[in-house]
Amino acid sequence: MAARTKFVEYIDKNADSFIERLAQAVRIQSISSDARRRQDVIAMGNWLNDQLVSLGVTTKLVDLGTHVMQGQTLPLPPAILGKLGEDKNKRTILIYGHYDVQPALKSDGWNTDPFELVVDNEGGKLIGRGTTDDKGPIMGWLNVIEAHKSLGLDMPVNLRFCFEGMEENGSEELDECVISEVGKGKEGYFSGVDCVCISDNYWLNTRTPALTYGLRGIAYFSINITGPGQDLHSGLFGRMVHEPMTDLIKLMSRLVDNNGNILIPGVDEMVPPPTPEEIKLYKEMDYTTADVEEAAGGPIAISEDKVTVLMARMRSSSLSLHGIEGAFSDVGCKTVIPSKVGGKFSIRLVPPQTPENIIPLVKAYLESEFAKLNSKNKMFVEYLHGGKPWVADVKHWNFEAAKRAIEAIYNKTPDYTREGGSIPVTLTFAEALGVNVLLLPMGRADDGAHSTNEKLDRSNFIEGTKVLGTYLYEVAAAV
Ligand SMILES: NCC(=O)N[C@@H](Cc1c[nH]cn1)C(=O)O
Ligand SMILES: [Zn+2]
Ligand SMILES: [Zn+2]
Repeated sequence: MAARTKFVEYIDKNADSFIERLAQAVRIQSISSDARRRQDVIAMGNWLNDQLVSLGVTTKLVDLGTHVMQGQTLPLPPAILGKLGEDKNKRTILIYGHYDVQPALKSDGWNTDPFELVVDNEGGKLIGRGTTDDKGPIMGWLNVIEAHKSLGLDMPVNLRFCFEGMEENGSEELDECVISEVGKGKEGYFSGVDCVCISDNYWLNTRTPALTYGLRGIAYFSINITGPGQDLHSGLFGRMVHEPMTDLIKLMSRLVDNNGNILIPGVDEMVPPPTPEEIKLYKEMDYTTADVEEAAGGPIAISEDKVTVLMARMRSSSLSLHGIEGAFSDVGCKTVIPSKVGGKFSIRLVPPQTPENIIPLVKAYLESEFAKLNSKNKMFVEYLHGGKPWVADVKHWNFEAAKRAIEAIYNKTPDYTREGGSIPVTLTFAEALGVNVLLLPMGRADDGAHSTNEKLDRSNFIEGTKVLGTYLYEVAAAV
């Protein structure tokens, strides 16, 4: 029996133990954006490192130093670099993933504890924070290595790994780590890498596997408003003083309109209009507005026209309001005037936008809008983190190999998509290594990444693992 057939059989036979390993990963609350959870992120890094070592991967934990977050100096979680195989006659593939997750509280609206994997047998869903973003796909790679080790099969390619624990919070210091490792040449972990594969996004719908050749960048901001020396009683101070929250709401309402148009002069204008060929691509995609409404969980698509909806995600920038730090948000009715509020928003970027050319536009606009309020409060616009957009060439053996792997496992031709989310290190890999980067998503559009009740379908975990392994065989055979 051919090695790849044995591999596929092993994945089916061992599905339950793979799900158990995913449950262990979900249990570690590796939330990178919460200072109180930093030790858990580090524990998750150590757990992942132990798994890799036990599967025969040579690893190195790179200390990325410290950073200041939420008023504290914190250790950054380590980057895990790994190596498996040194055969000069084989191609070398670099795999990237992130072991941190977004915050999750049961009270956000989860039906179950977000950090206890629940296997919903009826629907075949694996529910828990990180199942689809990005612990499930990382476990997929572990499953592939385990299968080869247990079956005594030779890997068809050499593997290199780069796993980080800060992706959901700006990937701090990772670019520097990658660039320095590349600078080590033959001595470095990335020596001889022929292409990169990242599994950290989603199919466009719930039916068709996808290959992804673009990501939006991001620029994340906080508008901080201060004035009172402490929180105030609204009965004693209401109408007597300028209130930070009132100023903030005015400013936040002037960033974007209800149809998603960005109101900051120069931002939307930077993006060139679509060409007729590009519009044709969107028209031909297997997509309807029902898909976005199914994934969003409500009949709220911004347009009935599928091309408009697809372009909004794949080739337009967008501005989203995320939350207000310092605002009263608990149950009940507290009659408080908060003394200090921070309005969080981010802008997803498409070429030629970058954080560098967007930040000055945002700051100048907010300063001029704040001046119009004639408020005696103080405003400070803080840029928190960001990353540049990325677009790849799909006419490359890396994409061809992934297409054949999907056809072999799913018996379907993949959609070619540009993703609306961001993975800051992607462009750095492409530029620093000078190789093709491919995004090979495992999960579906309705997985609820970053949301409540995040899930990965059992079939996507198991068939997705088969796709990852089969892709390696196809890469080895690609011309
Ligand atoms: N799966 C990729 C992903 O979710 N990336 C995040 C990255 C990010 C940037 N700032 C906060 N998170 C995304 O939101 O796109
Ligand atoms: Zn992710
Ligand atoms: Zn994410």
